[in-house]
Amino acid sequence: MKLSLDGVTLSYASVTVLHGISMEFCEPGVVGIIGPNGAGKSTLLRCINNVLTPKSGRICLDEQKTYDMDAAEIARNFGYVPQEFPITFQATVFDTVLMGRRPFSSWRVSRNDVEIAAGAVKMLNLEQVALRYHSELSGGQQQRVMIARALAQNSRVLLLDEPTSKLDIRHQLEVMDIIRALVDKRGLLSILVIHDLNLASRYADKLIMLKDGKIYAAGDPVSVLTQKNIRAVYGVEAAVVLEDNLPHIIPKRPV
Ligand SMILES: Nc1ncnc2c1ncn2[C@@H]1O[C@H](COP(=O)(O)OP(=O)(O)OP(=O)(O)O)[C@@H](O)[C@H]1O
Repeated sequence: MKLSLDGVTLSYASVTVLHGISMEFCEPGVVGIIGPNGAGKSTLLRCINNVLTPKSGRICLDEQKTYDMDAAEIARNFGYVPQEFPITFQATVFDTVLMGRRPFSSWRVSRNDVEIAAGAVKMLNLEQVALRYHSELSGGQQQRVMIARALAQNSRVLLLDEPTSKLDIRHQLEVMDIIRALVDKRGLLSILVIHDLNLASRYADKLIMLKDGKIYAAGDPVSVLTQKNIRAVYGVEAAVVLEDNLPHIIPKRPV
């Protein structure tokens, strides 16, 4: 599998928020997109997923332009969990997860679809609430439901916008472990936006650090999460301590 972005530039009205982003992923792995508020992280995910159309540049999956893919093809290739997920319809947790199978099924749900959805519900530890309505769940449970729905899609690329933002520390680790295990077992590429630099350091194979809509640094956590980069990109003085050969960030003060 090869996902490539070549000179992706995106504007909202006359304001350009992504400036010629180029990157290429040729192997499975966890890629963390980090950077301060407004740097363009969510916009970048939405371009990859074809929700937004870049003004220039192109995005290809295995040499096919995502721009040329129809909605079902996008959904079969890219699972996407946005930052916010207002669900306006009444559906149980199980039915919501089952909706992840839609790009693969006709109007009829197969036994295989049900089994895959049930597996995703179990994986995200949602069995206890499987028959509850989405509106009856806590924010963290809703977040896990949306991740389960994306997993049920069985897509090759999993795009997650702040997947741990509403989770307590135990569930943060559980969800990141699940993503890690899926990436390793199924050979997926997972690109996730993440604010927690320590989680990013622990789980990502590669980090892309954005600043003002441009790539400021890219590489493994040790090369990206340096005191110098954190100061330049976040305007924060931080101590960086190596623990198990991974950078551990201790923020000190704004500069
Ligand atoms: N629909 C929109 N219309 C106009 N401007 C937008 C829109 N969505 C985002 N922006 C602007 O684009 C820039 C990048 O936003 P984006 O949401 O991609 O940043 P981000 O890095 O994900 O931020 P955060 O960490 O706060 O979620 C910001 O300046 C934001 O105000």
